[in-house]
Amino acid sequence: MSFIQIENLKKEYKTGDQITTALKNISFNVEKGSFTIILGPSGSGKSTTLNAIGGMDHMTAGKVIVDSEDIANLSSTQLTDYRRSEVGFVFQFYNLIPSLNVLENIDIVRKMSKSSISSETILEEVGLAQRKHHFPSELSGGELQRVSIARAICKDPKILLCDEPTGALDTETGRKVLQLLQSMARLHNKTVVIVTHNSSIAQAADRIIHIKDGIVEKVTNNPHPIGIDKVVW
Ligand SMILES: Nc1ncnc2c1ncn2[C@@H]1O[C@H](COP(=O)(O)OP(=O)(O)OP(=O)(O)O)[C@@H](O)[C@H]1O
Repeated sequence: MSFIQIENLKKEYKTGDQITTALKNISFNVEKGSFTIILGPSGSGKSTTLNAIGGMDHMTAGKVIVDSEDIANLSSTQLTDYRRSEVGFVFQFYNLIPSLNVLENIDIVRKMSKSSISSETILEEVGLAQRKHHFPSELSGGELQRVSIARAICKDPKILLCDEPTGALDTETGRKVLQLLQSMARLHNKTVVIVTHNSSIAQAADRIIHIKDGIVEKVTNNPHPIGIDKVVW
């Protein structure tokens, strides 16, 4: 059984008397410890799908089964616990707290979780040990994204959900950030799911979910994914 199973997911947003159908019918699976990307044009439903896996939004219909449990059946306390301990989020804009330094930005999240990994260890992992006393305003875009990845993984989550994590970065910095995310799957057995517009990354993914107009257009499996360092942009 796959670690994440998305079954016939439907999502409608109601604004006044207007209904927007973001997801018409989405089904796909994600294997444990894999590196998966969700590709598709703007407005096709990628972020809505990622938010569904992250337990951030209620779906109109369908199932999100994670580790054999349909997260729609969780109580609100259990869902909070799921988001807090099982899922790490990385967004295009880093959402760091400007008045806290790097270490404090990570500590604030780590203390909410049950993880025993130290923030220092995590900072070593993302290559920012020398920057721990810097404030966000003193860091480059790539460094800021590495802090936000450190913040996501300090909880030792099973799943890492990344929404356009390189959207604000230049190609080479983006490549380093993707390399770090790929290593989370390859070396640490995290289940990594990335939403992106960048179809070049497909060569490095185990599975590519193509979404268009709220449906899964196709699912491609890649038996021999390459390292991000080998991807030709
Ligand atoms: N909170 C909301 N209220 C109303 N409509 C929404 C809401 N969030 C998303 N939508 C609509 O749902 C559809 C899918 O949005 P979603 O953000 O999932 O697409 P996306 O593929 O991630 O797009 P992009 O690549 O531009 O970020 C879009 O038509 C969007 O306008």
